[in-house]
Amino acid sequence: MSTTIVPTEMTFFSRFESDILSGKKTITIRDEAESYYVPGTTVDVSTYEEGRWFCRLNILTVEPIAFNDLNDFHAQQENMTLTDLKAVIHDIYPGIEKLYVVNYALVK
Ligand SMILES: CC(=O)Nc1ccn([C@@H]2O[C@H](CO)[C@@H](O)[C@H]2O)c(=O)n1
Repeated sequence: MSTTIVPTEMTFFSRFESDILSGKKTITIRDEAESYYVPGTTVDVSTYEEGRWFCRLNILTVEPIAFNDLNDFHAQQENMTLTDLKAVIHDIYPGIEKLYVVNYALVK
């Protein structure tokens, strides 16, 4: 028998809070450790720095993506340029090639 653990919380760096709340940022890109979000479930979202809750997100899809396959469409959904997105991801997940695109919608 096995038990599936569904994550119910997610953190973001606080600098992304306003883009998430305004709907300008509709995806996040995470590593394997954070690839277990389940489409159709809802997570409580807090800032990474202060742990301050700021919204709930409905998880829409979770799809694998290779770092080298990141494109302008991903960048657009992150509300940044592809160059900036790659730099940000490289900073957070240095050397990680296997990533996951988590697509979400703000819960009103
Ligand atoms: C705080 C924490 O635990 N982890 C992360 C990981 C990623 N991100 C953001 O997702 C996008 C792609 O990685 C970019 O916009 C990142 O800055 C984030 O805000 N927080």
